[in-house]
Amino acid sequence: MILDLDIGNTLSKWRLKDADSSEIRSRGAVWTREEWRPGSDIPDLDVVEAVRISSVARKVVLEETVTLLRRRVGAVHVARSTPEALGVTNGYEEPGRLGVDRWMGALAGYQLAGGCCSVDCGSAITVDFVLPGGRHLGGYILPGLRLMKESLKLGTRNVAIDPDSEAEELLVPGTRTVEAVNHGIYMAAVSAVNRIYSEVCDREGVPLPMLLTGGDARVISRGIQVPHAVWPDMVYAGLEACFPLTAAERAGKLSGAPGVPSPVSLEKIRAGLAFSMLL
Ligand SMILES: Nc1ncnc2c1ncn2[C@@H]1O[C@H](COP(=O)(O)OP(=O)(O)O)[C@@H](O)[C@H]1O
Ligand SMILES: CC(C)(COP(=O)(O)O)[C@@H](O)C(=O)NCCC(=O)O
Ligand SMILES: [K+]
Repeated sequence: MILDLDIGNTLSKWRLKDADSSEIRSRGAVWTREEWRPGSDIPDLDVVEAVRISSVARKVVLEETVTLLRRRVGAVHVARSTPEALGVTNGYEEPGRLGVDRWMGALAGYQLAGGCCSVDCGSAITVDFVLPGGRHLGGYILPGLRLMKESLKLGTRNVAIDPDSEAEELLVPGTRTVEAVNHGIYMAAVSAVNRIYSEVCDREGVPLPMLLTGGDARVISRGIQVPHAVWPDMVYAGLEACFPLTAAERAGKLSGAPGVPSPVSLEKIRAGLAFSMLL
């Protein structure tokens, strides 16, 4: 079995993948922490022959995790942001400083779709762009839904947006504090992603397929106006592409990959931007 870990600032996600069949056997998530309990937080390590890790948590979390795993598992692969990988050139002035989850998402998106806009809706919402040809432009970082809500300190933190809410319900004026806050932060997040996408496609002169991942991807997706796909395993797919271990991975098959959304025309994107400026 292969153990894949995607350690975010809030949640540490894991999944177990069968090295022979490439099937996902189980998955889970725990709050990000320094100490793991194999057999309860993560699967029993006796069945694990290799581990792949993407981590953006504090340094000590990764260090402790790697120390534990190296004692028990033969191969431990830790992803890093590099100046270039798999045909993509990292747009950061200091490539190593780009969050490795963003780098994994951008690499996976490029493998799947060629040029792309990859959006990760977690503790932070990040929006990254890779042009056809592989130039990563850099991107945008804004607080995620939960962080935005907590920053208001209005006592609404424990009332989360229902992930099944429809965008129409979330975009109307709230008539209670919880609702006003939830609708406000939702509007902030989806307007930002919609606008960022249009501005960058306009600037670069190319409509790009958009891919969404992260804990809030499903709910954010409902407020996104352009064609896009939700890809829950996008960060894991970056790990698969960087460290292919199974026959399917070596053949370039990324697990859980959605169909590539066809972007609308550049003319439409530009017309939408022009319209929003007139208002
Ligand atoms: N069951 C859940 N538990 C915690 N957070 C959740 C849950 N469902 C959705 N979320 C949202 O997902 C975010 C965490 O998403 P995730 O992509 O795992 O973030 P990160 O990678 O930063 O840890 C939370 O900030 C919250 O807004
Ligand atoms: C921006 C992030 C905090 C997002 O992390 P997440 O929401 O997935 O926990 C992470 O990618 C990170 O720590 N990045 C380093 C800074 C940068 O990318 O510029
Ligand atoms: K994120």
